[in-house]
Amino acid sequence: MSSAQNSDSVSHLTQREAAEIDETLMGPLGFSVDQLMELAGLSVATSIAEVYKPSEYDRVLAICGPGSNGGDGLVAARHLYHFGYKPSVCYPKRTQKPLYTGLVTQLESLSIPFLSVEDLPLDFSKDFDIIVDAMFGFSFHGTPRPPFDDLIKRLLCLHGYDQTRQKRPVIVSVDIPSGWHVEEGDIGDEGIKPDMLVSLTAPKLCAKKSSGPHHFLGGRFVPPVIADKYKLRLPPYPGTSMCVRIGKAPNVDISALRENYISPEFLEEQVESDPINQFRKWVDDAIAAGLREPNAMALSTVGKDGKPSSRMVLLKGVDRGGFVWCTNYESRKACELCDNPHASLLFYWDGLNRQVSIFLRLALFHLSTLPAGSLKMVPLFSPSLSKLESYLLDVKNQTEQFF
Ligand SMILES: NC(=O)C1=CN([C@@H]2O[C@H](COP(=O)(O)OP(=O)(O)OC[C@H]3O[C@@H](n4cnc5c(N)ncnc54)[C@H](O)[C@@H]3O)[C@@H](O)[C@H]2O)[C@@H](O)CC1
Ligand SMILES: [K+]
Repeated sequence: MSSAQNSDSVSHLTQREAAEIDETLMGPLGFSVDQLMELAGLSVATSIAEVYKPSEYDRVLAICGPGSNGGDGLVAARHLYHFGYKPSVCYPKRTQKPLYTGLVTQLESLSIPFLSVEDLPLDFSKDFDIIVDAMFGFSFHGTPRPPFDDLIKRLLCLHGYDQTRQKRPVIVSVDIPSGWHVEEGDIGDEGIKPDMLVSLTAPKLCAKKSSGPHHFLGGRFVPPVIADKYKLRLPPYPGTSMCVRIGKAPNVDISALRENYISPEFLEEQVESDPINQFRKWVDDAIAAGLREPNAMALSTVGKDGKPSSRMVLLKGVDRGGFVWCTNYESRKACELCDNPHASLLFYWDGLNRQVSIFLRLALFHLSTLPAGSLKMVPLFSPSLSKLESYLLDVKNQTEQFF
């Protein structure tokens, strides 16, 4: 996902403008509230998935308020479920309109737990990885009334963990950090400090005061007529994405980057006796899993000077005789292989948590049988290698004519 422009160069709406746009969309422009809420909630879920992977942050609590902001939270919870998260929902002031009762039924049909305020732990830190704050959006006024005042206080307590360096759930606020003034922001600096703010349609003025590491825009439905009327400067959404980052991604401590790999057990007795068969099986798995370019491999060669170099190339074929790939015979890799026929291949299939490393020698004796521009490499475990060794000695002086 690409990063968007600086947050200062993006338009911010007043409370009145936000309400006006809402009315125009759902009046003369023919949208229904269900439609907009579905797209808004999907944007929230995809923004979360951009930053917080379910492998590490799967326990989500969506706290939903009585209005459309709460509806966005209910929709987001459903999408997060389908993305592989385990959401729970706290929806203490339910709205008895078919749109909202329908959203509740959809979540119940997925066995998503609904927790009352009394059921919730006083300290959210042990039970949840992500709190979706969908209590209030741009129609919020005054100070929060019960039970939301207490829920906001529990979110505030989480900031205490920042000093202790204990892990705490991240807070994702939908459109407005709940309790903040829609235009003035966090008056008195006493409100919640979301780690991620997902602005919908366009950021509201309070978003200028949000200093969390992640600010996203969602609600990819603003027609040009609205953008022109309000002179909106909004970042373009990349590709088919439902969200776009506003401002820069935070600097990340590289040493702290670590995925928890969870894979099915792989026992020795499950390994094919023929390594080529095993390799082909894993290629088939990578293709079936829909991974991008499952035939991409890092090819490492070492030149005359003893210095290694690596690059990604595409595997064009594999059989008992070896691995085939294409190259310009005058390329650096081809020249290095001419000087030193040893190489290694590395396949990495992210998503399956698998990698295969193969050590090979260039098989010049296959050149005449291959399509122009191809090279074949024989794995070092291959029985044909001894034949190759003697052949290589024979052709030692002929290599110039091949490259
Ligand atoms: N184009 C748009 O404008 C869109 C707006 N959407 C969402 O709709 C939101 C606005 O929704 P609504 O206008 O329904 O309003 P909100 O969801 O912002 O909240 C209004 C509800 O909160 C209550 N409330 C207000 N102040 C309170 C206080 N101090 N204490 C306790 N309760 C209080 C009100 O009685 C009302 O029930 C946006 O922020 C956004 O999340 C999206 O669903 C879709 C697109
Ligand atoms: K909110």
